[in-house]
Amino acid sequence: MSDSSTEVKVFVRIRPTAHFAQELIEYLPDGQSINVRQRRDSKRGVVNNQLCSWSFRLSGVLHDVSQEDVYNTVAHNVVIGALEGYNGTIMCFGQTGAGKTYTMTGANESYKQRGIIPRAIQQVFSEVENRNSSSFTVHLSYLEIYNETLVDLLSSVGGTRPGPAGLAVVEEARGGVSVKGLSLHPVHNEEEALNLLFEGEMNRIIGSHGMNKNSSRSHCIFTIYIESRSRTYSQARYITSKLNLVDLAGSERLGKTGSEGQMQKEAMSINRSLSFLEQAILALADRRREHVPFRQSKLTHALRDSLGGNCKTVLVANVYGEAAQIEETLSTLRFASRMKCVKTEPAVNEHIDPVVQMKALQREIQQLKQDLATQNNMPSQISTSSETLSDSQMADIQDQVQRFLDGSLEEISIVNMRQVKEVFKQFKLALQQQEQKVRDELSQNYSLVEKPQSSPGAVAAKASLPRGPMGTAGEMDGHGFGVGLASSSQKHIDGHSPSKTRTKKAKENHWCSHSKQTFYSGSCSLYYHCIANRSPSSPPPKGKAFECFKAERGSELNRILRDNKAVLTERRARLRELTDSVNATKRQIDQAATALRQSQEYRDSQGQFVGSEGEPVLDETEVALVLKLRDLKAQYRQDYQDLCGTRAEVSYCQHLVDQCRIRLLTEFESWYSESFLLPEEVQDVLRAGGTIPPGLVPVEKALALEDDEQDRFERMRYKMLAENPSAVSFYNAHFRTVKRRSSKGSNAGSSRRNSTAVNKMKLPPILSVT
Ligand SMILES: Nc1ncnc2c1ncn2[C@@H]1O[C@H](COP(=O)(O)OP(=O)(O)OP(=O)(O)O)[C@@H](O)[C@H]1O
Repeated sequence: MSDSSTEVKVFVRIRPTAHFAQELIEYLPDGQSINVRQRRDSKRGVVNNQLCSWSFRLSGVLHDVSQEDVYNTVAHNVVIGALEGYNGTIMCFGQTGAGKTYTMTGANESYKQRGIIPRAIQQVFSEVENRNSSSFTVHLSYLEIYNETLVDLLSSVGGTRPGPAGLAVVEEARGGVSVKGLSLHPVHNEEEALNLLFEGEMNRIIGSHGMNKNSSRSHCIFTIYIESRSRTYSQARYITSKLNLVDLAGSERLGKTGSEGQMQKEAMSINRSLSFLEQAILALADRRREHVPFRQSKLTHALRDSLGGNCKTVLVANVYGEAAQIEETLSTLRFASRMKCVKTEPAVNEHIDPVVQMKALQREIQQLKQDLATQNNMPSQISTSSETLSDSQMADIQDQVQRFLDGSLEEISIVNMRQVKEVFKQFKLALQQQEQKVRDELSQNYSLVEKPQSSPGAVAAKASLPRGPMGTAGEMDGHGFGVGLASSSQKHIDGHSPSKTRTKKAKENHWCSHSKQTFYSGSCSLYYHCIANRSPSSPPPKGKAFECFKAERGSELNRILRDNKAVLTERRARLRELTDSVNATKRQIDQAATALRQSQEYRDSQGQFVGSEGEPVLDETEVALVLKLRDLKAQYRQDYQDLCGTRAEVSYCQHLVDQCRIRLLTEFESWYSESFLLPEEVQDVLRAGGTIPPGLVPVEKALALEDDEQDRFERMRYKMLAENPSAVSFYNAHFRTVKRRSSKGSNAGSSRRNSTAVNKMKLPPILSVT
């Protein structure tokens, strides 16, 4: 082992329980030590009250600790390391039901209780955003090892399918390992990454047994791959890293869990692979052992570089602190303390991209040639140095450009052609960063809008709002105006919004009233007129449906929106005119004041100018200037007043436009749900131009329609936005996954799931109305 080797960090986390075995488990005040007592021979049923005691010293004991504190203690630094080029592995180990999945993934429906993986994703993207000097690319994969078979949990995403040979762990030339055939998905922001995580979670195999009703039946490795290249210096150098987040299946005693049949086979396979893991750890911890049996199982093989390679590795040993689980607790702690003796050699994964390097050299040659050619034509004060700029020179130029851009520097000092080039490069970079910032801000503001799929492998973010002709939801251009100019003909919309009608009528059990039938029939015929050749059983794309809605049902509201936008545009133009006029008047005032001052100074230097009676007088030019100044100031005051008034009008109009736009979208959503997400039988009747006989829609369905997915999502969004804006990506991704899941319906029971398996993601009880 070299000097750079470091011990694996090991933390123990205790699952909270009302029956904590205080007499058997003791934490010491150092926060790192834990003592465990066990009755001798209790295992063999011999009555013997003598206690044996064991003491374990680990990197930390996490008892009664929040998910956030666990993350900060266990994972924060590993993630920072990954962004700096160090591979990292965090894995959870322990008996079944001890809280490994809770620690690693957390509760998918609660932002506060999210686990290490979603928090790591959030940290990665927030760091990426803050590190402007480098550009990052992030990819993800999600591997499951089930009964010694490797499974790609993201193979359902973006049409990726494993090849006929399936997946296989392969050793790389540089000493690491990778999984051949495993799909890698590029992700550009937190929400895309969370979408993939939740998608993979849905595909995991879990089962229910006596100790955990959502027990993972497999080992799972979620990997974040990070590549970063410096924006400032040579792009040929780049660093990569891999962050493995491992949720191991739990060891179980069959007698305790009561697993039978398929679950029993799974449990035996899990126990076997964990025992191979223990053997590998034993060998790694023993410095005299030369051979480490990594290839005995898929798990140890896949984790080879996490256990014995150049990785920063952290283990969380999850234990269940009840007296009945004391033996399992002891065996988990023994594993943990052996793991603590394992050493790894973390090192930055630095690479040189030969193609980029060659291009850089070619550019340099070209540059030198140009410098030589222009040398003779350069003015004497600008020299053409052929020397490469040093890092500090480049940093200096970067600093000057920044200060020039923010206005604190008037001129950039340049002495040679290389610096000229570098200055242009820095300007280009600043422009790109600015563009990126604007793009990011836009995507944040409009995160509900469906985005085009950015790459074939990326997970598709499904539309949840309609798109305008330019691909935005409604009219998101920010040039709106107000709802305050509605005509009286619009009032029926106010009084009878579809959602109000729906709620009231459903409650009264008169959901299929005559007026409603007419409305639905009209809407559907319009829709089929507008969108030909679609399968009538599937809802239309929201973008097209939105166009239809604006043309018919929402036409009045849309007209008001348009009219008010026109008013806003006109007010804005007026505001611009007034601003120009006020500025122009101000300039004239300044000029006249200067002229007057100069004239007075000149007169003072020539002596006092007096009238016939000896009183001081002004000459004609000065009088004209004074009068001009007075008029200009009066005009300035008038225009400035107008300007303030118009500015207030613009902001009021903008407010009204925003309201109107929201109203249009809300009403569209209600109309869309009622028109196209109704039960199939109702749509059939409407499509045929018929009416709905009373009683066709069961009351429960009608009532359930009151509170559809969208309503719940909106409520959840508002609640969480008020509570914590940084939770938006998490809930968006969660909601999309739940939606996908419910729309897949029976697909949820994929062939990979065995009869006992249920899905790890707990879904709210959504009534499928599609
Ligand atoms: N620290 C904790 N705080 C609150 N609840 C917890 C905690 N740890 C575990 N739980 C709860 O205990 C139950 C079992 O946890 P979990 O599924 O994470 O166990 P596991 O170790 O992954 O089990 P298995 O190996 O069978 O998959 C879950 O309902 C989980 O929410």
